[in-house]
Amino acid sequence: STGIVAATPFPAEYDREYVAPVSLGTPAQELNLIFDTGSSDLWVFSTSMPAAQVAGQKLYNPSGSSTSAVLWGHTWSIQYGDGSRSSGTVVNELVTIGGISYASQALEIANGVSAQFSQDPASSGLLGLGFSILNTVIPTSQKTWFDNVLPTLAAPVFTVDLKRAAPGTYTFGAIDASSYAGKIEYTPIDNSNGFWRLQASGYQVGTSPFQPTTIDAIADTGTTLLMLPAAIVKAYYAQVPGSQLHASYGAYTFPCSAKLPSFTFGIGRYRGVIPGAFVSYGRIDATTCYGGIQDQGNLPFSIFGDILMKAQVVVFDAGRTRIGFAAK
Ligand SMILES: O[C@H]1CN[C@@H](c2nc(-c3ccc(C(F)(F)F)cc3)no2)C1
Repeated sequence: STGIVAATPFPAEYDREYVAPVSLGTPAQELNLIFDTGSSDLWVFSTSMPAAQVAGQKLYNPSGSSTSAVLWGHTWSIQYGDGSRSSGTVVNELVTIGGISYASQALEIANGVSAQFSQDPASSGLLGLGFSILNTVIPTSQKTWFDNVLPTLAAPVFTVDLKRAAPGTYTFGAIDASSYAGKIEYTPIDNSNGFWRLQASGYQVGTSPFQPTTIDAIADTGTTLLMLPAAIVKAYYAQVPGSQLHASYGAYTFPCSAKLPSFTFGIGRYRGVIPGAFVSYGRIDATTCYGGIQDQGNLPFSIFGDILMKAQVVVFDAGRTRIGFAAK
């Protein structure tokens, strides 16, 4: 089987996150979830949540589904990179994405979420597309939806085609040859820590010479920005007049009037180009804009987040434990 769903950015002018529709239970309850290649829990806002923690999100109601079955004694609790968190209990439920169904998916229902989630009306939860070793359910960890449907897919892959300020797609079981230009360049991934972790071969700022250097990174659709080593970030903003490591934001900002250089990353001999305009995350006041490239700080790896993804077609190949990039 193959399936495709739209990936819609929110809020429209910032592309802070991308959500896609997921159908839960019988009769179907459709919720918009963030698809996150950097985690491996499928969890949803539910009718078990305190009203004070809900602000417009659609809620999954297990009692309204004839196919939900409590997974007795199982709980979950997760914390994301920005410190946001959620936790709750587990049911087995019919979960369908782009027409691809799995009848007894571990569906984690939240009975509590942190303020960041409560204040984000665009998403009713997350669908993890990382490796199942990262799943937080106890006492027995559960498999991701992608792991569960993998044997039924026409090809053991999913393809991510995010776009800037426009709907893109997540495709399961296929690679749409018309969605990209040239060849897909693959590189092995190390999934031992549960991430889609790769080694890029270097970088280039604008038209400056390419700098060969190994960049150890994870491909993470749930992270908004492109998080890189301090030296690379410094080299990038050195080419942006008026940019600064803003004291109060603890992040690089630049004058919205600045013309941003492109950022190129290497995958082997392939060069992935992020247009300068894609490196603006958005306006923070009348004249100041927030950089889409930021310092990874004390993280043990870089994070190739949405700022990079939206300039590429990215193939997550579980069959051959590799990841592929192509221009579009
Ligand atoms: O943990 C790493 C795994 N992938 C990254 C990730 N971060 C989130 C996230 C989503 C939504 C929110 C909130 F709505 F603002 F609360 C916060 C964080 N989703 O994936 C980081």
